[in-house]
Amino acid sequence: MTTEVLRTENLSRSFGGVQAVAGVSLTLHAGAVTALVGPNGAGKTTTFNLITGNLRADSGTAAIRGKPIMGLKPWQVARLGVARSFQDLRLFTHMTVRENVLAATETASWFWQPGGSTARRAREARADAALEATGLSALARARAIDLAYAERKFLSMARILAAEADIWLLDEPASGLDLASRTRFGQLLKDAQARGVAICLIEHNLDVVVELSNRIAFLDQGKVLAEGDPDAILKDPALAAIYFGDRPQEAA
Ligand SMILES: Nc1ncnc2c1ncn2[C@@H]1O[C@H](COP(=O)(O)OP(=O)(O)OP(=O)(O)O)[C@@H](O)[C@H]1O
Repeated sequence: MTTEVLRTENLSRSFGGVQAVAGVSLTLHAGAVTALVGPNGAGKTTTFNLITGNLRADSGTAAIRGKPIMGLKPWQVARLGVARSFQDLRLFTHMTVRENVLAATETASWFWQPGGSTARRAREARADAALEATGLSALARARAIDLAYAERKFLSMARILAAEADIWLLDEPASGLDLASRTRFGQLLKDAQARGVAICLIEHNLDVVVELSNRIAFLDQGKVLAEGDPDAILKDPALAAIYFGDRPQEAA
């Protein structure tokens, strides 16, 4: 039995004439990895933005453990246990690696933090453990801007780890990583999954999807066209045609 932790129903959002997300219903379960797969512009990142409160939905609902989250601010969603990474990483480039991770331990709003040195030490311990787990301890005092590409990707993951969230929304976290780094990244995900974290992964590399996900939701033009077992979805010739840009022409 898996525990459902996040559910969206009929989430929709358009930008001018573009229907970016058109009725997306998704569920995430504790200890499971759901890959959001689909061609460019399918609505994957917008779906994340609607869940996290970075964008307002035109319609539809989303709930975390049954608590409605529509209309909440991103920091309020974060406090309900959602950690999110961005394609462009959004690191504090002129801060150190450790400062970047420490900032991610501040899931409360910016004007309120549990005070005291005990709380501070606990946050530092979380940050240091996240640096250790992502192999970045030796770079703790380097500035983020001076990191190599893969190190920045792992710093983004360290921030996710340090947030101690139990729902992770990861936007192309493995893109551009070499095989060794991808293996290391995969282990981070497997460890989190074993701890019961619910993970939703936007990923274009289908090898990564097959290796890491339990379930795929295939999006196209803002709609979930298929959802289920990764093998079955990836073997579907109609979905493959859409994914690889060989879309059947609509009747005139
Ligand atoms: N802020 C915005 N303003 C206008 N249009 C937007 C905005 N954000 C997204 N879109 C449009 O919405 C559609 C869905 O975009 P989205 O980024 O969600 O797709 P995606 O599946 O994440 O794509 P990719 O795989 O390329 O990252 C696209 O047509 C995109 O151009």
